[in-house]
Amino acid sequence: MTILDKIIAEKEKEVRTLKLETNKAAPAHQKSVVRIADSFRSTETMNIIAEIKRASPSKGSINLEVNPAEQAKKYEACGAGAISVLTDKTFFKGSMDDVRNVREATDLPILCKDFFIDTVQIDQAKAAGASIILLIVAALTPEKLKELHQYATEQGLEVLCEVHNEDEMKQAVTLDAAIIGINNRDLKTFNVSLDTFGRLASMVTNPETVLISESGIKTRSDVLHVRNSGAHGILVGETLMQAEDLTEQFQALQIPLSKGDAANAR
Ligand SMILES: O=P(O)(O)OC[C@@H](O)[C@@H](O)c1c[nH]c2ccccc12
Repeated sequence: MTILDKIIAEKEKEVRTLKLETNKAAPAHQKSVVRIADSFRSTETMNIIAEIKRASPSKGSINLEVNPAEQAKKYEACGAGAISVLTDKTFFKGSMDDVRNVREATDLPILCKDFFIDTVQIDQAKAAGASIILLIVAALTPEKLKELHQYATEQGLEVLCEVHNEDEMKQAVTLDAAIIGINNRDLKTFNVSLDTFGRLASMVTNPETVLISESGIKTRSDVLHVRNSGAHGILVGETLMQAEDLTEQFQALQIPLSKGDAANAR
């Protein structure tokens, strides 16, 4: 049984409980938030989705003391384009309350980062104030992926469709996903390779698709590497959660987006 299988088994239990609890979904939040499918295509510097991540199965504790609202405000001040909030409790020590608290603290787009397998979780994320949800292709059947993608879109949410190999990328392309996240970390083995990004990004032909490189990004040269393979944005957790000087760390990662400026970027 891989870690992903374990997480999904746990989610199935959570969803059963959620369905009993959520007779009425809490009122959806009313803030109107920019859509990253648009905003990430109009910036001159690398878009950073900065993640609130207390712990992970691969790293253990990362930053257990974090105050999500304060961290989100710092990320915003540093120029983050969106905030990612890991809400899984069992494996990542997050919660939906983290999304609520971050929503109060900022008007930036919020990605609710969880293992979505049912529409009830999407209702919950929306009610908490998320504007983007994550759909991990490896965790869903093609039918479920399609159903949840359609449901989230109808709810006015954006979807970050996450892939890690060629088969999954084919599914994301078939779905015509507006935002595709290429996870450099294999969720089954935890191995990280930034080359995953370029290999899979080359399969995307629609110039409108926003491409996000996820996981394992630590340095400016990592960002240059994925930028040169077509990344519009990067999703960064650990490096930002553990930065001694957050402003400096952000500056290192915020390189110009056009390749023409590559020389200046170095
Ligand atoms: O902390 P990192 O290596 O910067 O990674 C962030 C993010 O990409 C990672 O948390 C992530 C990407 N996809 C996921 C799916 C589930 C849980 C976590 C993730």
